[in-house]
Amino acid sequence: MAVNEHAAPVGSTSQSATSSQSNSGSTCENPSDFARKARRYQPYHQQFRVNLPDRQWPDRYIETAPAWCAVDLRDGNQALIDPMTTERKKRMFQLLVDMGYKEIEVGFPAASQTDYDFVRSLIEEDLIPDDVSIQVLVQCREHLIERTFQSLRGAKQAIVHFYNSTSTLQREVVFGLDKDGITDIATQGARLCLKYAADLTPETAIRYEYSPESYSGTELEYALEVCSAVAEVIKPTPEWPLIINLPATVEMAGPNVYADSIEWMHRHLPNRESLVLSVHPHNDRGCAVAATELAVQAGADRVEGCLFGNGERTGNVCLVTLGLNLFSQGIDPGIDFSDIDEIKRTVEHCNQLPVHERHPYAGDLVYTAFSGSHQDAIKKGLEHLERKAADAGQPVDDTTWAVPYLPVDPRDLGRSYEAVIRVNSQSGKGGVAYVLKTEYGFDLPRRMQLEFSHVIQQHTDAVGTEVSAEAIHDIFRTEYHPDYQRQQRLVIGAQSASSNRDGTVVVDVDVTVNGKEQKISGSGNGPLSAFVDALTGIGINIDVRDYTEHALSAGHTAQAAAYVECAIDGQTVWGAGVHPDIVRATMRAVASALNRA
Ligand SMILES: CC(=O)SCCNC(=O)CCNC(=O)[C@H](O)C(C)(C)COP(=O)(O)OP(=O)(O)OC[C@H]1O[C@@H](n2cnc3c(N)ncnc32)[C@H](O)[C@@H]1OP(=O)(O)O
Ligand SMILES: CC(C)C(=O)C(=O)O
Repeated sequence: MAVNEHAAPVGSTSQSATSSQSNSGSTCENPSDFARKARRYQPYHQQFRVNLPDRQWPDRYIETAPAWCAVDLRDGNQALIDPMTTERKKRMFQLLVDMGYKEIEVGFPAASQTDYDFVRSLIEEDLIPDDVSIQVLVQCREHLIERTFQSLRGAKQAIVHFYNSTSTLQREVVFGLDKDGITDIATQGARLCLKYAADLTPETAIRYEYSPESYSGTELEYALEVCSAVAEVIKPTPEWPLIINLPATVEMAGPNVYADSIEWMHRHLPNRESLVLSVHPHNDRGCAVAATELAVQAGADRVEGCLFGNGERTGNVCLVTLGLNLFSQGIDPGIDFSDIDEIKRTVEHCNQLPVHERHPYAGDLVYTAFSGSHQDAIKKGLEHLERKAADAGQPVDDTTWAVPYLPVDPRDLGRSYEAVIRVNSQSGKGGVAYVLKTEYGFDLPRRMQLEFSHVIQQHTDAVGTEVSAEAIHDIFRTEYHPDYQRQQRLVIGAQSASSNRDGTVVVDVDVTVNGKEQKISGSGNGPLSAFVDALTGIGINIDVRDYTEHALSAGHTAQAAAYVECAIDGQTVWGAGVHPDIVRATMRAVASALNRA
């Protein structure tokens, strides 16, 4: 991608003259039809410019959460195929309240009877907590403003959000008005709000929000002019501030450009201490989260958005991603995301739209690693964390999170580690071992992990799909468990072991070798070497290279798992045995290895 710093002269914040030059990025002699179509689109910097060479936002960090306003019930709802029913609206409202949102845009009550009735039901059924302000949207038109105020009667407090479009394009094609004409609509709207509010106050505490809608397509000086004109009518004070909301109604430029514009407005708006600077980013270029975060660095106090980014076209900025981005930086978002799956289920029900499997923090697959090296690193990271917690004598949940590939602990959001590692043909030994350990308690020695992962790899290559934890366990059993193995070369029957005074262990074992029952005995410095000695007596030569054992489960039903690595007929193989008696588990592990050799 080439960058041209001098593509447009810098020095003004106003709209540039429309460039007549071609802006095709193609250098082909014969561009394709599609490439030629790019010429229909004008770069943003040739239309609007922000002159802010001393911008401060790149060097700032977000240290506290902004004020949030959830607009799911308005901007989200107006973009749905089937707008929410009252039941779905109430569920969404309750969810937003439960999560901790204190400002909730609940609709456009003058637009439809459904919206009007919903606002009335919230008020009449006393569903609005005292610390929550409902917000309602209205155009700057008298009959709509009048009806909007009627809908609010009886509310303790409310934010009336009035707007009109200010962009160069809408001034021309929708309103056919010049800047003064558009400013008149806005200031008239402000005056009408004050007029109709008089009927409700003092019972209802009204605050105002003004949006120069399509701000992202508006020259900055003009946006400043119209916002200032509205503020002059409303006359806000620090105790009764006016919310100035600067929407990227359509996201037309990169997030840095939006941040520049917000910092410019933040610095130029008069009586700034009496204003709450709000942003309302849409996601047309897929950068709404970045744009919002940079805008907050640039001076925005408040953010409007929707859960999981529902909203017009590509959606509003996602409040879940924003909140959890803060959380993952150690900042309390002021919103409770501790049951992310319940939040997701409720939102899916209300919007009748699915949340994508890869949606940040909430998608079904976002804490899952299929690929081997990721699984290996996650497994090691989780084990390291446990050791760190134990060394510090504190619970893992209080220990600073640092696990490769997992930006947050899924358990903090109510998820389990169950789905963290899933196995398919991209997986390695670490993942397979993790599943066997976490789901079934088998802690395979490292070299055995490698051997078993080859077995699983053959399976996944053959089936081509994911293999579940249950299937991994089944394969493990068929491969290693003497009772399930295909080949039963050695079957162990009754057995006894005793120790001599000198520490020598003697074993007597009933075995079936290749279908023939026999009694064998041997001695050694432990049950394993005694059993190997007994097998040598009937011509089965086994060289034990490695041995480990561990308890499989707690309590009196405890089982022991034993693993042996044996060289048999020039081949090195692992075997595993499980039994409440460790001696028997060990012998079964040897039989398992022999059956596999
Ligand atoms: C970016 C956003 O999301 S803005 C919010 C958008 N949301 C919605 O529109 C959902 C709710 N809206 C509606 O249900 C309807 O549009 C209503 C009920 C509000 C109005 O309905 P109608 O008056 O029948 O139609 P419509 O919306 O097409 O009105 C357009 C007229 O309003 C004018 N207008 C549009 N927006 C505004 C505004 N904010 N302030 C003043 N006038 C406006 C237009 O210029 C146009 O005027 P014209 O009729 O003289 O050409
Ligand atoms: C009404 C305004 C804030 C809006 O929804 C938008 O510009 O997207």
